[in-house]
Amino acid sequence: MEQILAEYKKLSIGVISDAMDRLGIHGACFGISPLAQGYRMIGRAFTVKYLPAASNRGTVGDYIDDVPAGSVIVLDNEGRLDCTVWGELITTAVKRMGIAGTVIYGVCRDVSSCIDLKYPIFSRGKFMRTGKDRVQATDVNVPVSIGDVLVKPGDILFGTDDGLIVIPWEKGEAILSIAQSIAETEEAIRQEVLKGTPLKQAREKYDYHRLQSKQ
Ligand SMILES: O=C([O-])CC(=O)C(=O)O
Ligand SMILES: [Mg+2]
Repeated sequence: MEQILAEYKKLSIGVISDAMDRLGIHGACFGISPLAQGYRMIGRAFTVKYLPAASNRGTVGDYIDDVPAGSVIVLDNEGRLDCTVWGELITTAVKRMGIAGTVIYGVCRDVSSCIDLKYPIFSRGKFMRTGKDRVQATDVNVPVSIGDVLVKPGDILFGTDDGLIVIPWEKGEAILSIAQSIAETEEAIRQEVLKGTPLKQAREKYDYHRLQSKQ
């Protein structure tokens, strides 16, 4: 398991996306961005489903002690932009636990402190109003969504400067081997271009325009 994550981490997220296009698997999370540049976050999903608070006065972060080290916490707050499900105090706690990062289909607050702590967070944005009393966590480790992307517990989350992708665990090896072959092809094109071969010719030689196409 560690090995496959390490292999993915060597690749650019773009070639992973191309490999998933080739296999017809949707995992690119449109509209989700890193809070800061420079993160290369990878880990397996620990999911939390949030709904608006009703009779049960909600809070944020009560599941934290159950998250295994190395996980990426995935918070599905149904895309809400008007209240948080994450902030600096939770970040301080998970940093000590060795959690790999957090993905929020929604927003977080205490952004400067979270960035200072160098903890990878990917979200729809930021806003200061708390989710306490506004949301309730209804389930952990159930399938959730990040927009139109399904995330199952244990799926691989990979996030970089280019955004976030969800790699279904059961397809992890198949996607990896195609992504590695695309990366090798791109490297061959890069070497041609560095030698002075025109880009058009180098791309044609290695069939660049079809690397991501369904075969
Ligand atoms: O209420 C929240 O969003 C959580 C929060 O500020 C923190 O963990 O510091
Ligand atoms: Mg706070």
